Amino acid sequence: MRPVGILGGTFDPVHVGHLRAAIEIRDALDLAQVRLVPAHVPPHRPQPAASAAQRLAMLRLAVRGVAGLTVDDRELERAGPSYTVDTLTGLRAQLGRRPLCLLVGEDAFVGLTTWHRWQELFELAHLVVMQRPPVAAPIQELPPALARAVAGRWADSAQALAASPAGLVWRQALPPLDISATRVRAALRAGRSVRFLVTDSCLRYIRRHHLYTD
Ligand SMILES: Nc1ncnc2c1ncn2[C@@H]1O[C@H](COP(=O)(O)OP(=O)(O)OP(=O)(O)O)[C@@H](O)[C@H]1O
Ligand SMILES: O=C(O)c1ccc[n+]([C@@H]2O[C@H](COP(=O)([O-])O)[C@@H](O)[C@H]2O)c1
Repeated sequence: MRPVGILGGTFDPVHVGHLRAAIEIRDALDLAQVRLVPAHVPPHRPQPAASAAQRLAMLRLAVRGVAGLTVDDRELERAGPSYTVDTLTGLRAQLGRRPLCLLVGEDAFVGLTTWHRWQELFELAHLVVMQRPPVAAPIQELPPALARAVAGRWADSAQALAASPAGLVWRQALPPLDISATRVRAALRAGRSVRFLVTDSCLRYIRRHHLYTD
């Protein structure tokens, strides 16, 4: 069964780094779809500048007409911190034994042991670790608890992810795009152009709602 990919984020705002990463991984892993999941209350960072409804609206505009990319708003339905373990538990209940791939940036992966009930994530999904610029050397040393958790889980090939529902780890190189939402917000605040860093549809939304200007 073709796996479903999950790309969680704050998406404040969604930018082409997110969109290209989702498309590259959709194609590299032959995913049935990639669901972009905006966090309602991101667990590990200050509250976003845009509201959850605005971040969701921008995501919907950004994926419109893009094959295989969808927006999943389940975290916006939950109060309290948006823990990934809860999101994956809900998805698993819906998708049965279909393989699930949780896409995480390499920076996030290294900090995985700080996530809520992090060891359960491996029971619920495969982890796909995405390279993110500035491209560092492949992770040599993981925190010991994470190294123990992933030992024996590295997949031999991308195809292996389609053969089981969860439990493997795969490292996916991406053509690097050095774009972050922080950079997009900073450019908007400074009155600089963000054209081609975000979709034109998102840019129109940002302007109409006067986002990221103060
Ligand atoms: N340019 C990019 N290339 C690859 N992955 C990315 C890129 N930008 C973000 N990601 C990944 O997408 C996920 C969601 O990212 P997030 O919404 O936090 O965006 P961000 O650009 O990192 O935001 P901020 O600058 O506000 O921290 C994370 O796993 C992150 O590593
Ligand atoms: O579940 C957790 O404890 C947890 C801790 C940190 C981050 N996450 C998720 O990781 C994704 C990326 O987070 P962020 O803060 O980089 O946008 C997003 O979906 C978060 O909900 C999840």
